[in-house]
Parts: sequence; C-alpha cells; structure tokens
Amino acid sequence: MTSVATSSSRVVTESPVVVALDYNNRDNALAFVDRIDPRDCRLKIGKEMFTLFGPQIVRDMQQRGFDVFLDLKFHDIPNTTAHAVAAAAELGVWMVNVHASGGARMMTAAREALVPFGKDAPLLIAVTVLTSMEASDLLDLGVTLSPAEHAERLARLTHSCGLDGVVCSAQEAVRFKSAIGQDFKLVTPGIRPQGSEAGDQRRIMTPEQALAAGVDYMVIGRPVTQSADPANTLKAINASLKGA
Ligand SMILES: O=C(O)c1cc(=O)[nH]c(=O)n1[C@@H]1O[C@H](COP(=O)(O)O)[C@@H](O)[C@H]1O
Repeated sequence: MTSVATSSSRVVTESPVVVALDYNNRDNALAFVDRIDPRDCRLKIGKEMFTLFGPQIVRDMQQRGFDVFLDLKFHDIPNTTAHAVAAAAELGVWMVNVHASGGARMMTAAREALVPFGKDAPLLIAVTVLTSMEASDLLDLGVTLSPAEHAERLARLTHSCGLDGVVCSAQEAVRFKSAIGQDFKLVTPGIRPQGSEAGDQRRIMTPEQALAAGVDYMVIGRPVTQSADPANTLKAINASLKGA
C-alpha cells in the first residue's frame, strides 16, 4: 500500500482495513500497534479502551502515525451528542460515530457541530443495526422489519441528515450502495479472511467479498490482533484486496 506523509506524524493509507483494538491492557495494545505499520491500516478505539485509558490512548495511536476511528456510538439528546462529537473532533480523530436510532434531530445536531472544523472534521457515520442483532432482537424492541429492512430505513435517514455514511453488515452493502448512492460510506464489521475463526460474528464476509460488494472501510479485529504475526496477516489481507 502506498502512503502520503502529512503534517505531524499522520500517515494516509490507501488500505480499507480498520483494525479493531479491543484490549483491556494498555501495554498489550501498544505492543501490538508497534508491530504493525500505519501504511497498512487505520485503528478503531471503542468503549472498552476509551473508558479504561481515556483520550490519551487516542493520542498514543496518533503519535504513531495512525488514523483513529473513535467508536463510541453516541446516542443521547441532540445537544449532548453534538458536544460529544465536537469533543471527538477536537481530539483530531479521523472518524466518529453515533447511533442512527437517536433520530434525525440528533444526527443533524451532530453534523452541524462539525461545521466549524471545516476540512479537518472527522467523517461522521451512524450505526444502523448491530451485526449481533437478529430479527427476534428487533421484535423485542417492537420493530417488525427484518434487520436488513430496518438497517436500510436507518441508513436512508442517516443520508437525509447529511452524514457521511453508516456502519452496517457487509451483506447489506450492495443494496445500500444502489439505494442510497456510491458516495455514501459503508463501514462493515464481521469480516473474516478465508480460514479464520468466525467467533461470535454471524453474518460474515471475506475481505475480498466485502470489497467487491462496495464496502469502503472494513473493521477487522481478532483475525489480526490475535494472529501470531499481525504485521504479515495485515499485509496478506491488503495483498488479497489489491488482487481482488
Ligand atoms: O461499531 C462496530 O464497530 C461494530 C458494529 C457491529 O454491528 N458489529 C461489530 O462487531 N462491531 C465491532 O467490530 C469489531 C469486530 O471485531 P472482530 O469480530 O474481532 O473482528 C468489534 O470491535 C465490534 O465491537
């Protein structure tokens, strides 16, 4: 993968891979990150690491040249969500997210909070239906649509609020790209390279399949973080994508 050096130590990668850093130990997380190259992926920091280690863990990754997706899935009243999204932008993250089910006024407030950041604003995306949820989980919430139908409804709402894209299942990618537009970014977890364990993920796709389906960014955690040789695993995934 080629890269372009920008101001500070930030490196811009062409890889669509976003590695999910789900660690409860800071030293283990940093040891892993020091074995991989910011030209090969971006990093996702979620609720566990952010709660344990705070904003400094984001800066630690940025100082190593990585773009950070701050995955805190904000879901609150519009005013609170807008301020939280602005705080993420102050941290200089590359991407931040909210729950689409927070509704149109919440998403619009979040988008407007990023206007003052101009071209330095992070990408703002919304979670549709979590990949761990199935029809019965939605029924418990009074939603009678299928997960794919409900996800599309939330994705259309997200688009109408002017956000950059959604987190969804790769299996919804073809449908969303044609229904909503090619520029609308799709970020998909549940990605498993050929031969790796599915674990608790249910609706999975290989990186090549996800790319072919139109996915813009693929979130991959354990197949990379638990690999004996993470740097090579990452390079192999990127090589498979170049050939796809
Ligand atoms: O928002 C997410 O990142 C997310 C949404 C979703 O619907 N499903 C999902 O698995 N994720 C996250 O994606 C990552 C997937 O990690 P692995 O299953 O280890 O590849 C984890 O950090 C999950 O929290």
